[in-house]
Amino acid sequence: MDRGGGMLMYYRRRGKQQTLKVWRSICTACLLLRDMLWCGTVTQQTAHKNTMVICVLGRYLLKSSLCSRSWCRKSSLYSAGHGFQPEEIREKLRAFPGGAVDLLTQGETGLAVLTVNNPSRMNAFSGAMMVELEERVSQLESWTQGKGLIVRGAAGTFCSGSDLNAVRAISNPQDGMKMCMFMQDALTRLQRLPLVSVALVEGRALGGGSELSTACDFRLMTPDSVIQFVHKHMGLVPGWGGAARLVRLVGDRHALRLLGGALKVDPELGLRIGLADGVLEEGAPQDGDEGAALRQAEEWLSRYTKGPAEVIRAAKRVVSSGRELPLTEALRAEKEVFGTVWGGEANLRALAGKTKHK
Ligand SMILES: CC[C@H](C(=O)O)C(=O)SCCNC(=O)CCNC(=O)[C@H](O)C(C)(C)COP(=O)(O)OP(=O)(O)OC[C@H]1O[C@@H](n2cnc3c(N)ncnc32)[C@H](O)[C@@H]1OP(=O)(O)O
Repeated sequence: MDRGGGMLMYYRRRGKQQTLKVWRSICTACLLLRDMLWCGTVTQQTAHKNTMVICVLGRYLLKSSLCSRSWCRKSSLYSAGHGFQPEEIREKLRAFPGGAVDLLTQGETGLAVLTVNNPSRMNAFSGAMMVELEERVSQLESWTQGKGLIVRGAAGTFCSGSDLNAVRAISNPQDGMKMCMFMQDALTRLQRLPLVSVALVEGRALGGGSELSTACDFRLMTPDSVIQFVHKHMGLVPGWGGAARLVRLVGDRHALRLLGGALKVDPELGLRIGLADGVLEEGAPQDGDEGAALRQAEEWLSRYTKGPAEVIRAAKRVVSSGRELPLTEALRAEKEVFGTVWGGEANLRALAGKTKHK
């Protein structure tokens, strides 16, 4: 990667402040050297040699800072330059109360269940629930023993998008953009969690609810469920990152059909286009047992999260970087993650035993 490319990548990922700090110290050192040359305290040759040292040192500082931090650390998509003031947006959203986003973490299994809980509104997201969603994502970012996450809706239905009462109140462009950036940021951080995530889609996943489902690694659907990007009927397009993720999930043509046609995706269509990864057995939930579908989802997810947390989390990290980064950067991110498990407890334990992969 050339110096310019390295700097650009560094700037993009690590934020203006840090980049400027490193550049400032490099410039200060060069100016100091220039003054020493002018007043004759150093020879031209020494000054030239030291300038090279400063540049090499500065490049090393940038590179080592870049390589020593995980690329997907909780960096926001947006900054103040984009008009993204998180605290101001949270205050505005909290003005629209109702419902909750509940989180249950199970220490012994390493699985967590996040429930969109606003059943009287078909689990529509009130403003306050958007803030709670971000808070739950922050909690999950700090849950170092986590391996898997199930995202579901209460009362047998997934989520019907934004609460239309709130949407009507923030329908001006400025507030709409702020809600858009807030939810894009929260759902991108959810997708990047080092947890294997599943959206358990029961009932309806509409609008923002369909977008929420795309922020999970997998989608399991109950037999009668529907995922529908209804945005066209609202005179909209996705705004929570759902379009960008949908193209990566099903390809541009299927994505265009789902958005342009506001098609109802049932489990059969979902499996066919790759939006759904599994259909729960007929009869879930049995006898009104709301937990049946959740138990099936937990059983399904446990197949992919059995094993040491550090290894499962590393697997999600290398897939995330492969999914999002250009090849060279993905390989470098993979190297970073590989370094965290190579010679680790699980690796050494496996080497000590006679592991046979029958
Ligand atoms: C970027 C995302 C985008 C945005 O933010 O702009 C959006 O997500 S916009 C919202 C997109 N979602 C919708 O348009 C869904 C609207 N709701 C429905 O289509 C239906 O309610 C349905 C199909 C989900 C369920 O229909 P059903 O007949 O089974 O039930 P009801 O319609 O009687 O609903 C029960 C109760 O829930 C209220 N409800 C449902 N969805 C919402 C919502 N999104 N916001 C607010 N309230 C909602 C509905 O009004 C009923 O309440 P009630 O007081 O009994 O009228």
